[in-house]
Amino acid sequence: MTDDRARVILNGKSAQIPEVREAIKALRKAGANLEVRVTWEAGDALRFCAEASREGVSRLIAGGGDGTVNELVNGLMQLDRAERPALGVLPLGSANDFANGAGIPLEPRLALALALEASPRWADVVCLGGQYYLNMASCGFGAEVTSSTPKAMKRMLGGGAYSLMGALQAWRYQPYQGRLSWPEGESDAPLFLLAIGNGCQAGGGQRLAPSAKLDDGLLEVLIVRDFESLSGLRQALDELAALPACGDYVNYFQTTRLRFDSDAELPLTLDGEPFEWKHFEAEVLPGELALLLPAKCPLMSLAPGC
Ligand SMILES: Nc1ncnc2c1ncn2[C@@H]1O[C@H](COP(=O)(O)OP(=O)(O)OP(=O)(O)O)[C@@H](O)[C@H]1O
Ligand SMILES: [Mg+2]
Repeated sequence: MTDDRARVILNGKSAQIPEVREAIKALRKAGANLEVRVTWEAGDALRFCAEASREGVSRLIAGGGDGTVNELVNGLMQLDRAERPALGVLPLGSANDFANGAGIPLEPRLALALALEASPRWADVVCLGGQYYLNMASCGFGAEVTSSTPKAMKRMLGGGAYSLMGALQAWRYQPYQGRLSWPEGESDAPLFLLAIGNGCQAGGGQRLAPSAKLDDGLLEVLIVRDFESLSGLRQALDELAALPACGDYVNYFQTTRLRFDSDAELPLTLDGEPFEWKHFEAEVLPGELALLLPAKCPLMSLAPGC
């Protein structure tokens, strides 16, 4: 274990979980220099990043769901690159899509031990409409499911709630109109689903960008165009399984930036948090954050130490 100064930013919702208390107690007993700050409301985690950097914390651990990870990413991106502590994750949400995609253990003691021991590795961050995210932006079917699923239900059912809400919402789904453009192409067909991945999954386990890497300097884009008939739905599902670069309904490709323009607001979920934009540009910023990841993290193309 390193003697680096480490600090957990714990979402207040999860502050009294016995396993978290026990894990922190045990790791401190084993010699870890591990502090805790608890958030009361939105914005606290953002401020705690600046405080941690000022106070010489070198490992900052997001204790919460994807929304807490996202707040820390935004807080860290407000700091100069050299001033940013490395970021670890103690997954305590209901979906934990980033942690699950990255192979971070869900068991608190193992997740904390990993964040205390891992060698930091540089990862890309995405900037979209002035917001930063680490994992995925998604819109349409998957995004609505995530932002409208009641919190209590998410907690009760874990990832299962997303699929249930998804099935129900499919019946009253409206496609989105807008124009997408990227350096190599464009599309203005009605959208059923859009995912812009840095990580690989969103919406409680939906692997919308299965070949995404955090260190390749690229965005992974999945566009699913609206289908009007049952045979269209069948073909879209077949294409979703194969992810062609240029199918009738599905486009799956890598690029460095993607623009969206429309007359109507597009609801977009960034790392599990809901936003709406008529226009936005997503751009990948290579190697901005040092992450504390498992040695065999499936989202990294380079081995540790590279
Ligand atoms: N003490 C608190 N009580 C309630 N909400 C809080 C508290 N502190 C922060 N928040 C808010 O919690 C949200 C983030 O929740 P987070 O994503 O970590 O958990 P979750 O939504 O339950 O998990 P998941 O996104 O994985 O389903 C943010 O919007 C943040 O502002
Ligand atoms: Mg959340």
